[in-house]
Amino acid sequence: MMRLSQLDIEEQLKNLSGWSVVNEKLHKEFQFESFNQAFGFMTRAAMEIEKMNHHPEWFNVYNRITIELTTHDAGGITKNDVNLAKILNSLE
Ligand SMILES: C[C@H](O)[C@H](O)[C@H]1CNC2=NC(N)=NC(=O)C2=N1
Repeated sequence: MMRLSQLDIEEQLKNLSGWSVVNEKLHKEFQFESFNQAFGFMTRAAMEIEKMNHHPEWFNVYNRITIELTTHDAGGITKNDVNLAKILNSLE
C-alpha cells in the first residue's frame, strides 16, 4: 500500500471531521459521556478494525480516547488510515 502525498492527505482531511495530522499520523481526540460510552465505542470499533485488519494506536482515559492512525507496513499515512478514520467517525 502506497503512502498518500501531503496534497492527498490535505484533501482527505476535508471529509474527516475532527482529524488532523500530528507527527505524520492521523490524529483525533474523542470525548464521550462516560467511560462506558467510550469503552463501548472501542468495542464497536474493534469489530471493524479486525475486519479491516488495520489497527489504531489508541489511548483511553475515562471518557476520552486519543486515536492515531498510520500504516506501519508503509511507514506513513495510506488509504487504509483514511478509511479507518471514516469508519471510526461513523461509530462516534
Ligand atoms: C500481517 C498484517 O496484515 C499486518 O501486520 C497488518 C496488521 N495491522 C496493521 N495496522 C496498521 N495500522 N498498519 C499496518 O501496517 C498493519 N498491518
